[in-house]
Amino acid sequence: LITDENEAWAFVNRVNDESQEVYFKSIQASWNYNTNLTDHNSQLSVEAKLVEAAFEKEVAANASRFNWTAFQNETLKRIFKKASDIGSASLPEDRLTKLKVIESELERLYSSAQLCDDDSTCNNLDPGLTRILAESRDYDKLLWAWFGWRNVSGRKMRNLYKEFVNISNEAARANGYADTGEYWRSWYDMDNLREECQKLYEQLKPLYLNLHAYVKRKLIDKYGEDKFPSTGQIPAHLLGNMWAQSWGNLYSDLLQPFKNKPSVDVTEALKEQNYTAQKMFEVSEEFFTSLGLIPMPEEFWNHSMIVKPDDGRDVVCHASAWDFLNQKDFRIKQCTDITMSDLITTHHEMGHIQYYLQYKNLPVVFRRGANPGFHEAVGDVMSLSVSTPKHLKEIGLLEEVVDDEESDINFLLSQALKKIAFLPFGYLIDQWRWSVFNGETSPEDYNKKWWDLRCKYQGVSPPVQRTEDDFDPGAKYHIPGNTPYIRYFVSYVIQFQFHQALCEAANQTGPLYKCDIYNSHVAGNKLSDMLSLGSSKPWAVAMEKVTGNTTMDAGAIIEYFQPLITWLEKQNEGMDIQWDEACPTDLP
Ligand SMILES: C[C@H](NC(=O)O)C(=O)O
Ligand SMILES: [Zn+2]
Repeated sequence: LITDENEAWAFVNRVNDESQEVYFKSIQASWNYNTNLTDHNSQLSVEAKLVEAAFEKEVAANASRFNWTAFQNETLKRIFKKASDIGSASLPEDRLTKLKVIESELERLYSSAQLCDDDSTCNNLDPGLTRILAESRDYDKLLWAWFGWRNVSGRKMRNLYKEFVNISNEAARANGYADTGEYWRSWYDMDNLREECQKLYEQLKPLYLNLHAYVKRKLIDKYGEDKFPSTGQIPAHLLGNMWAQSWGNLYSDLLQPFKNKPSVDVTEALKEQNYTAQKMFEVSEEFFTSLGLIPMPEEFWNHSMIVKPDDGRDVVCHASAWDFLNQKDFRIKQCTDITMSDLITTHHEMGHIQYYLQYKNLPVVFRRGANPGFHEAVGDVMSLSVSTPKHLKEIGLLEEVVDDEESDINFLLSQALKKIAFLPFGYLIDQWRWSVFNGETSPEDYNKKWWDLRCKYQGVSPPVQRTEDDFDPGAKYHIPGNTPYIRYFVSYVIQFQFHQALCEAANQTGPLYKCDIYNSHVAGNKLSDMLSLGSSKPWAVAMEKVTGNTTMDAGAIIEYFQPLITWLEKQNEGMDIQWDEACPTDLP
């Protein structure tokens, strides 16, 4: 085995340059497919992925000629370690082809699915069905959309997904992991990720239970007690979102605690001011550059897809940010709707692009988040400042800001409907998937396990009986899209740690929930010092760079919501805020 580290650096530098070409071609082909879901583009994308895999296989084989585990230089060793862990590229070509074709089919099934009503008006998920779930307050109309979406999406995926699981596990085992779940968890460099997440969830559960109880009471007022199961869960189609993962759409008419105060939902203002997707993106970029962070490059504006094409093409509308790994091309693909929710999503996706820009000169293997949760947190940290009434007023989206206790509770509740409501959902998706990958959940229990977790953790139940002819996990993008999910749970905790640290750096001395780091280059520099590390250091080092601590900690999110916790506890005094672990059995 070669022990000369200079020779190793020469190998690494050559491979790094070659890999940029190979990855660019593969990502370009994938972009072409995602923005035009045709057979032809699917085939080209699969072919390019096979070329990429062959390249990675060759690199790993060459890397194994070096005695890299014995290298002195930590960075060199880390590069070799990452270059050797090649995921599904380790599969024989026929199995890899099968896997990539299945992934391509699942993606297309989800993104092209549409639900037609009896007078043949057809709706995709975006924007049609999403708008119905957000805006309708008609129990039966909501049920039609919720049930219909699952029939045209998840229900069609069960066998494909079963096959996907098998081949994905073959790859994981070829790389020395027990199953795909263990491979995915390895990206966090911790042997206790599951336990850490469970601990965080337990710490945040009391706040979730109090929010759930408050929202359930308001929904019972609206829809009637008879619509709610005796087991205590909330029917899944009533929460303003196709997966009940974010409840903000119920705020203005159903949940705002103090009606006589200005609303904090600026969707109406965005429409009145004729906001366009372009304008939303420019407002988002301006927040980043106000911190001294990097503006979006020319190629970003020229090649992104920020509105759903109206030429009949099927596209993947689920928003995503793309790094073409050529240090030049960075894009967002998003079917932007003019809503507050999409203004937040725009910041979320632009946070990914900022991370890409900050680490674009690192070796390709280090162009990743410190861990996947970091990548999901960047944009959301910006949104924690942007969504404050003070900031929304500053950018002209709110007329007036009333600074009193009741208005603070209004604001904190609207934030909790996004950030707290999400936590059990963010936690349970990969509990389901890890149990599928490790064999605890067999195909005949796919749907049962999904709803057991939803009823237990989220306190949400299906409005109608579900069976194993259904495949409700497939109705959520990240399952057919094969995007791991625990990263969002991690992000929703650590983004408040980052927010707390950047607010301190920006000399924001008031309560955490009022902080706006706008225009603070000190905060911006602290953040970019971390972002520019990419995945070149263990994530604890990156965490310490921003917060001074090295662990995930729920203290910041609890500090942020403390006034609301006190208020909700008073609202729920003397009431039973629990629900049964099991789902209702007497469903229609
Ligand atoms: C929270 C997660 N965000 C994302 O995919 O960007 C979702 O939408 O389910
Ligand atoms: Zn994201």
